[in-house]
Amino acid sequence: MSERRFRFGYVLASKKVSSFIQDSLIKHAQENGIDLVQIDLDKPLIEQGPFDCIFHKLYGPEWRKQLEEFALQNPTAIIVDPIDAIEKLHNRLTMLDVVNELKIAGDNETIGIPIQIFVGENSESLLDAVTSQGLHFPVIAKPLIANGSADSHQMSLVLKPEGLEGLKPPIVLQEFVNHGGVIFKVYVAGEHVKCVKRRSLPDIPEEKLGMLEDLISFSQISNLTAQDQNDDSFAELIEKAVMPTSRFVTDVANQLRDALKLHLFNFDMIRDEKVGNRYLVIDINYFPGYAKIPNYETMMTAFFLDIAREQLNNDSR
Ligand SMILES: O=P(O)(O)O[C@@H]1[C@@H](OP(=O)(O)O)[C@H](OP(=O)(O)O)[C@H](O)[C@H](OP(=O)(O)O)[C@H]1OP(=O)(O)O
Ligand SMILES: Nc1ncnc2c1ncn2[C@@H]1O[C@H](COP(=O)(O)OP(=O)(O)O)[C@@H](O)[C@H]1O
Ligand SMILES: [Mg+2]
Ligand SMILES: [Mg+2]
Repeated sequence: MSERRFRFGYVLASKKVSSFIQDSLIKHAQENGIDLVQIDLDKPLIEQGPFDCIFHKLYGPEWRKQLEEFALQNPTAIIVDPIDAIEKLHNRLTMLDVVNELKIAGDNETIGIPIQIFVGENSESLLDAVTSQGLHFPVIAKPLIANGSADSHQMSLVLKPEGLEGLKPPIVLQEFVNHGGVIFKVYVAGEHVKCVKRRSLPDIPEEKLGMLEDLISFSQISNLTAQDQNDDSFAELIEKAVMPTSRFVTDVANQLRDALKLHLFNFDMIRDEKVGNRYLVIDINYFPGYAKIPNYETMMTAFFLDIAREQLNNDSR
């Protein structure tokens, strides 16, 4: 690219700054002409420019106002990503709507979502809601709101009708699908896509259902410590799991990126044990933990360079 350097501002929670803005990323980006600059939330954003791009994972009316004002005054700056598009992922019911619109070519794999229903605070009979929608036990109860809080990751596995009594709506009730205990996490940064395998909930064989509790609570199972992930039996399970083809993964990622109008996200995908090549998207996360990907610096810098190229085109208009 040209001699021009690019200034990319970022706003992230401090935990995310520590995990994502590593020296190796700053250096790699810098060597490629991109300076990563932390935006100071104690000062007005418009006084801290110029920025060619701003990327962020922060919510709330004050930040929205600052960003809108900045965008008005700097129409060529690229905002990764628009707050409205990000906020669509904050509701677990609507987050998966776009998956049903995907048109995956090829005849091997198919994509969809598990059967799910919404249960509001005033819903009368949970059991009626479950049976009328064709849901079968076990089901997973997920908090409706997925806003990054600890509560929003608090899930319950409901194994029997009696377990429904322990739930706290508003929630989404989703069919639990046996998937071999391994989840595929697909990280997307613009056109750059990386699929990894992670530990998930184990299968629940039908004959074991009667022996289990009514309700089991859990949180962030795929995010266990490295030590847990290294447990021998899980390591073997993960190693043996066959990855979906990269053509399929890329196709789903590209279509989701267009439909969601987002550059930075990941999605969790499971393979239905009963149907072999049927994949189900169960979760989509904005600006996930990219630093967990080996060599994430290379992937992210390649993405930054794509944005820089877009910015160069803006310059020449
Ligand atoms: O912190 P990390 O690296 O585990 O990343 C979290 C993600 O983990 P993943 O990359 O999918 O393994 C995590 O993904 P999951 O929901 O666990 O699938 C979320 O994206 C989480 O953000 P938030 O709490 O929903 O706002 C992400 O947390 P934040 O870093 O944004 O707080
Ligand atoms: N429909 C489902 N069938 C089977 N397992 C599921 C299903 N939905 C979620 N899980 C398991 O629960 C975990 C957490 O659910 P997820 O929707 O990804 O919430 P979070 O946003 O907290 O990551 C997943 O990583 C997966 O292991
Ligand atoms: Mg998840
Ligand atoms: Mg999530």
